[in-house]
Amino acid sequence: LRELRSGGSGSPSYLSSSSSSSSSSSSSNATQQRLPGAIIIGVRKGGTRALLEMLNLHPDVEVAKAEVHFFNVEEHYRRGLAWYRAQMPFTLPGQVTVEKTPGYFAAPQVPARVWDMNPAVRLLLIVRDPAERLVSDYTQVLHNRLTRHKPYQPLEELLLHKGHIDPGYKALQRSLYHQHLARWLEVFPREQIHVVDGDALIRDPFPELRKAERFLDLPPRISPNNFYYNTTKGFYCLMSAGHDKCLDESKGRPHAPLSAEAFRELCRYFREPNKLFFEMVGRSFSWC
Ligand SMILES: Nc1ncnc2c1ncn2[C@@H]1O[C@H](COP(=O)(O)OS(=O)(=O)O)[C@@H](OP(=O)(O)O)[C@H]1O
Repeated sequence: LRELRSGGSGSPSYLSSSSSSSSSSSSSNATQQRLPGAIIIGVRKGGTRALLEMLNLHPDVEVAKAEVHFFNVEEHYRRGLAWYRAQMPFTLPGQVTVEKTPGYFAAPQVPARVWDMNPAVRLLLIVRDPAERLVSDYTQVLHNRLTRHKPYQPLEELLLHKGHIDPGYKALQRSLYHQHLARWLEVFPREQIHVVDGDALIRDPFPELRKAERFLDLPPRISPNNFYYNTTKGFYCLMSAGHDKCLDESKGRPHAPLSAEAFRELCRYFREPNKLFFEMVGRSFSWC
């Protein structure tokens, strides 16, 4: 994986020929839509949008603004790679196209499909305290239901069954990172998956971005000056060429309430799964 420069062209090798239009000449300097060289595969509510926007600060990175849901939605997948490519931004040779669809991580059919597209693709996985992630996941669903005037259940009702955590709750399952990662590791070598600490990205984005640049074999171009703390929002916002940009109001919403007792129960529940995840990735996180 460290042999990243292809044929002295200066382009990272994961931007393989399969990632560019088959009909084009590789020496062309024209912009084209190319398949992604890197994908942010999840986790849902982990900070995937923040990571994508922050990577986009790099001059050699172009991102697909919308989530494409190509590998996880059958109707999209059936449309084929030409359709997928057509969803991508235009790039120059050597630029990296990045797509993010957080739903990829937990969808069993996705790893093999991504491999079939490009076995050298770089994968970014941004994780966050799984208990916090679950509450964030619930809060998003709640918000959507409230907006559509649909009925909703309080979180505790969904989470607890007779005073115990209900393992069937979908948002809980999405926080069992070790189970989902195991499926990716059946297909991709560990070095091809870069784990980003989503809690650290919230506290101080720059160090996480520097590590991501390194993983993508990009020259260091993102700097601490690209970030400033917005006290009104309570999050870092982005600064580039004199323009500033904060993530929209769907990011960083106040979380739905959950009793301290239920939260403690949740943390207890995740203790073992978290350990398994830490072993898999070879590092630990200070989660609850
Ligand atoms: N800089 C900055 N600004 C705003 N929000 C930030 C930022 N960095 C990380 N985050 C966290 O991103 C969380 C949303 O994660 P995702 O973008 O992955 O959500 S989604 O799955 O695409 O819906 C979102 O989760 P919630 O706080 O629970 O809303 C944020 O905490």
